[in-house]
Amino acid sequence: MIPTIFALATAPGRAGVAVVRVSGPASGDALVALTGKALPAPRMAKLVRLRDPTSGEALDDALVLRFTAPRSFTGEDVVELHLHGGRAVVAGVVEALSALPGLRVAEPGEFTRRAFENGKLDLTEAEAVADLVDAETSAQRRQALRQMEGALGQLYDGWRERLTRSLAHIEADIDFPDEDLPSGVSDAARPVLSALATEIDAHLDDRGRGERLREGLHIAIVGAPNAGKSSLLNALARREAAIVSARAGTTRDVIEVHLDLGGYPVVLADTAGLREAAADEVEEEGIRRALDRAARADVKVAVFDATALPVLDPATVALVDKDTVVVLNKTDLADAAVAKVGEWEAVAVSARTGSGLPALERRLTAFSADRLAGSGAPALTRARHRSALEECRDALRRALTAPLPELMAEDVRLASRALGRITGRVDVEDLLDVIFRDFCIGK
Ligand SMILES: Nc1nc2c(ncn2[C@@H]2O[C@H](COP(=O)(O)OP(=O)(O)OP(=O)(O)O)[C@@H](O)[C@H]2O)c(=O)[nH]1
Ligand SMILES: [K+]
Ligand SMILES: [Mg+2]
Repeated sequence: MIPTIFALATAPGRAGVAVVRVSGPASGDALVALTGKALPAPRMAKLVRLRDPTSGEALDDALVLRFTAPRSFTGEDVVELHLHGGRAVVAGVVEALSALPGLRVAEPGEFTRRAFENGKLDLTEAEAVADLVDAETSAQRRQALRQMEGALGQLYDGWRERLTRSLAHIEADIDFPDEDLPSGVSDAARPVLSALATEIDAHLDDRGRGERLREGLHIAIVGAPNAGKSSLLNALARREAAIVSARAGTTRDVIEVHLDLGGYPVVLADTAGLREAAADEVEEEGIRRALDRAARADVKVAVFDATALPVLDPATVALVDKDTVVVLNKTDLADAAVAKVGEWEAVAVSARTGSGLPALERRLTAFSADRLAGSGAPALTRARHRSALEECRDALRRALTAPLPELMAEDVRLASRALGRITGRVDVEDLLDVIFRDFCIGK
């Protein structure tokens, strides 16, 4: 017998409403045990008193809702208890449910896993449920919703269907070699396979847009000590996240803040000031981390001190490239009529007065849009998908140069299998633990 699972589906802690979700064959019995009444009609909310079945003690007046298999999120019988969101209410209901036969607390992601196992969602849609719950900005929400609606799964399943048709042609060639089939049916498969390999390449060649949109664009602030990097981070974050002081070499660790720039998620990092003569080994390590972060960032903000012009810090100059926004800070102290740093157009700002910051935010938003905005096509959102697609594409390229139809067929089968693993159509048992482990309990 499949165990019936339950968990608090809303965030823990005090709240107006808390929802406890129950899924599995015993969920209807559990509701009867808690209410002492006959089951309400499916999909009709009903206000009822819940009592502890053992002690008879009143627990809450709750709104209950019942879904019958297979028409529910998990595809099983589901009961939702909409409780008053007090800790004691939730604890009382959870305790009463735990005492019922056949019920146990759900593991992280177990509701969504059951939905996948019952064919309610493919794997990309299940992953999108987790992304939607984690979405912090509107662009992230849009991407997760599209994927949850099946846009990505449909793309991959469509590719897989094309492979299945090609495979049928190639197999006909193998099975009936002497028949008078139009010369080399497997030759007809070649253009299809080649077009698909090209499409997959184009889908892969997206500078990691979908993955970046899930994680946030990494922007690193770099510059000489005291250029005002931490002051700038605080001004952009609108809180005192990093320590600011007149002492050169204040920042050592990389300090991260999460920003929402025009709907795009950004992880902005403040770093240690770059200089040759570090005061001690701690600062030296800070500089090493700063350079490392700069190397891995999608975008750099190179901060120069307007009061130091025309001298430019060489270590910062060395980091400027096409993915860098050059910023001239402390323009409240200097005559910054020229927003130029050497040859570069700079954004003139004052972290102290806030002048120029809206312009800097606009520049960074434009960078984010360029990196993260989609063309409308569904984006690849996970490393797991990327490696399966690469495997598929490589198998297709091998198929195209295979000397025998038998070998060609084998590679097409491998390519199809790689695609099937993304949506969960083929042997993914080994993947499920990894995928659903990232979910929180109650999802
Ligand atoms: N007048 C003025 N002072 C600023 C401005 N930005 C920063 N400062 C001052 O410059 C000093 C250094 O600022 P920080 O933000 O600590 O500089 P930093 O680049 O983070 O320095 P390190 O962490 O040591 O590398 C502090 O005294 C700030 O108050 C600005 O726009 N105008
Ligand atoms: K400082
Ligand atoms: Mg600092």
